[in-house]
Amino acid sequence: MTGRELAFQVLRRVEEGGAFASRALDAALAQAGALDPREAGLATELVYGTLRRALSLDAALARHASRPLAEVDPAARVALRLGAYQLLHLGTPPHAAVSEAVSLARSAEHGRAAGFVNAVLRALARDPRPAPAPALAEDPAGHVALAEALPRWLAEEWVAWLGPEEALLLARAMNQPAPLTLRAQDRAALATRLAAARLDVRPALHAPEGLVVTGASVSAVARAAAGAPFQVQDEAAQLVSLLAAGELRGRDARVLDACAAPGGKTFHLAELLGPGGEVVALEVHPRKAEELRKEAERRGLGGRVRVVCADASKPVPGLAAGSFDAVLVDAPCTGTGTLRRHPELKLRRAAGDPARMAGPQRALLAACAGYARAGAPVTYSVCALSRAEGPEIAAWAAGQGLRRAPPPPGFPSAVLDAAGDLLTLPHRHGCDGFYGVRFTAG
Ligand SMILES: C[S@@+](CC[C@H](N)C(=O)[O-])C[C@H]1O[C@@H](n2cnc3c(N)ncnc32)[C@H](O)[C@@H]1O
Repeated sequence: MTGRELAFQVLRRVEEGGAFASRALDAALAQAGALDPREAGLATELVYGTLRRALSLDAALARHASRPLAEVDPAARVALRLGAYQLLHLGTPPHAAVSEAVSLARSAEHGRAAGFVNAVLRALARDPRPAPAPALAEDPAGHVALAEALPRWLAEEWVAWLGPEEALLLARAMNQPAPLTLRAQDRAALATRLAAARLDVRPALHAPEGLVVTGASVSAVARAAAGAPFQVQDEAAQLVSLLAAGELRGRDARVLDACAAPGGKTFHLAELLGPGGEVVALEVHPRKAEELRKEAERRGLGGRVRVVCADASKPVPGLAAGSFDAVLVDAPCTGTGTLRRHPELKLRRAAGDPARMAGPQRALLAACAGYARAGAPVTYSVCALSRAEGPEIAAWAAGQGLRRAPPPPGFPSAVLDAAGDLLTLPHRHGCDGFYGVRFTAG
């Protein structure tokens, strides 16, 4: 199998089957077995690049298509985007880009669609220009949307929230590959092992347990680590656990992690606490809760992590009000802060989604704040960059009587916004986009 064929297969799973690109790509690469590393690299570039640029590729293709791309057979649409990405972004010779896209469409048994793919890509190859973007000063959201292939509604949201220049930098950074970031309790020891194996490793900029590895896969890191424990986790996610409970380091405290699976923050919190500490990890989905429990055992944290499968937005039997030293609500969200890792979200999320998520987010925060003892911190976080899921939730909670609390001592001020809340942005901080706000229980 070639890299192009593999990319086509993965992109079809994303487009037609609703798969996550990263998981579908990992699974396809594993299944392909001994694929030439160059072909595997090409497949990765094609999958991520095509999804990152899909909206502007569609705009460029639409100039040459006789019917709207939304009405085209999905396999043909994927073949068109793959061909257009190679023509406009990879400098692939036109003949190769067109003929390979056509044969991919044909392999999907869509003879008629292959003719359409051929005609549209040939026209694009004769005039290989992206659709022109309006000037930033005239139509800021239109410029950001078209120049960086962002949905118009999200470009409008970022422009209104952060201003045109910042929104453009953010959208641009979201089109760059995300680094491989690890968390290790003994960061220095892990860094030494990775460096000894000639991996390119450096400390994360803001998170004290974070390491950034360049040019290596997770399995290469695992081999080099030779048993030294680590977890793959973005730096911003590490900062959330520290915001929630940084001052409890080494203490035998109780922490509630209300939305816990797959468990990155649960395990971080458990490692932070002293040997007699406990993290109660709530997760509403039984399968995810079970996987979380098993992973806690595997990491040797079973004694410190108690997984409870329950809906955290409703009273949870057995959990007493005022019984935790810190509460974290890492709420389900639109995920728009993670577009570098999940570019398919550009195509899946819609304008009304942030407001739609805000209802359950408020319910979770309201229900869980009461589990904190008086004076203990209650932290709300999302890996989403929208006002509705971030600052507007904070304002609503303040209106409900929750008082904003300062971050724990030593927390890096570089990742705080003007209101003192956590706001990480990939172009400024190098990590995923997260928002977090900390309150004090009354
Ligand atoms: C953003 S993810 C949490 C990520 C996790 N904190 C981590 O660091 O790995 C949100 C999680 O909350 C779960 N969830 C959604 N609604 C919930 C609810 N009402 N009660 C408990 N868990 C919920 C989802 O299934 C999902 O696993």
